[in-house]
Amino acid sequence: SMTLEHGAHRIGKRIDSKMSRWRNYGFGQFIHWGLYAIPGGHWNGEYYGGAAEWIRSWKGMPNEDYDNLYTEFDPVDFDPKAWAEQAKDMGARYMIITTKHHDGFCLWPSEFTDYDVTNAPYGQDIIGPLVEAYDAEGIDVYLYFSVMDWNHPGYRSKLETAEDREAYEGFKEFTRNQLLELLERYPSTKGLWFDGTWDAAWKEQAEFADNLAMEMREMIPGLIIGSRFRPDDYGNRHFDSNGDLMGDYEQGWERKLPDTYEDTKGNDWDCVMTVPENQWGYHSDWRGHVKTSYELIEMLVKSVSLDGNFVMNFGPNGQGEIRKEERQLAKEIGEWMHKNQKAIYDCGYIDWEKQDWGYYTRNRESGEVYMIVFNKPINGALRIKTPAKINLDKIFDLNGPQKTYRPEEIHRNEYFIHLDEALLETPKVIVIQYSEATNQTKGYDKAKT
Ligand SMILES: C[C@@H]1N[C@@H](C(=O)NCc2ccccc2)[C@H](O)[C@@H]1O
Repeated sequence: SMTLEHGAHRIGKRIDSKMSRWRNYGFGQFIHWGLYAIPGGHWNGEYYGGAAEWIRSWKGMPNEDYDNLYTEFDPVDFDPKAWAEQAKDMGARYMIITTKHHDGFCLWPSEFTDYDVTNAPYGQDIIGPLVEAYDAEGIDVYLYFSVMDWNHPGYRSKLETAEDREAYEGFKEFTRNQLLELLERYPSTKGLWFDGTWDAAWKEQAEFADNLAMEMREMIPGLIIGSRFRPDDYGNRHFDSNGDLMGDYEQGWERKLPDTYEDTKGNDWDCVMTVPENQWGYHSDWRGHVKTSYELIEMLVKSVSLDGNFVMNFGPNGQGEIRKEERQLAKEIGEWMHKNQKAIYDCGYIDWEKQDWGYYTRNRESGEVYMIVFNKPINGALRIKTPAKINLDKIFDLNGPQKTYRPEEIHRNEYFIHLDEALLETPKVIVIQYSEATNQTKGYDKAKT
């Protein structure tokens, strides 16, 4: 492997208590809110087909029109306590809020720019009340920060001229100042979710980013930062030039999920997911496929079954309201979570062979295993294949009549349990209590073929 000054500084998972808390969340809420919520994907009566938070890059909207939107930012219906309560009812255990997106508009009063909420009609800090409200509900807060900043005169996507480099030094100082300012103002934040770091200019900043990450971790010990922040000596993010994970968890699963445990490389990871195909900020006209609560619950369960966290996005509108589609999804997911959170919280991967009926999760403390059934076979027989020397001691419904199942052994380490209910209304959770056999238990001899 190569000698890197600014590559991964740790091999393998972080094992401290703050990272264990992160690892056990299971379910989080993303909130994308900012000036882009005002046009909501339209301008001059035209529909913008891209992601609403990227509307400034659309030729249908002049940059100065976008940049002046701050003069209209006055979300009179913003109610951080209501947002936090809804998140609690939904079962989210952490929340990630956009402090500054690519447009550079700051939702907190920043000392280092005038392009922030204090110069909008609203005139007050948005981030502080949100942090307070979510902390009060016991939901951990993480701050999203985009390094890309279309508003700052020193921002460059690439460094070509001496002037670019000069300007970019000022931009780097500004970026550092804003990040230290955020950690100063909101010390209860548990981590930072960085974005907008794919630019060539930023990929040259291995040393700067490394020092800044160390400085932030000194300010808040245990701070959690994903793989999207630092470039290594050769500009590689997520995984350094030796293939080792940069940062505390893999942050590459944006609007997509790993399919197998191998895809996760055994790292910690999160998946951040939009409800429509590709809208993070508020778009008033959602087109294409809008995910149902059933689909979102399956993504949540699949994420946990592969040792990841699932973060579902909300995009409040320009008045500070959460749209009815998102409120309805939060309600439906919350109803399922109220009854089945034991299969999600503090759970992760177990190396039992994946079956077609759904997913396994395992509680990292108790070792209890959960079958989350999405696809009931027509004969109602759920196949279970375990590694050798595993005894299935007790199998029963998590909810409802607490029915107990007697596994029918069909081969060595292979069983059927029989569901008798006709139709599954929602994903069904079955609990398996197992033990590792100390000595070889009796069983079929393998056929000598
Ligand atoms: C979390 C999302 N990331 C922002 C984004 O620009 N994603 C597009 C993108 C993501 C990764 C590589 C290239 C481009 C979106 O606007 C959301 O904030």
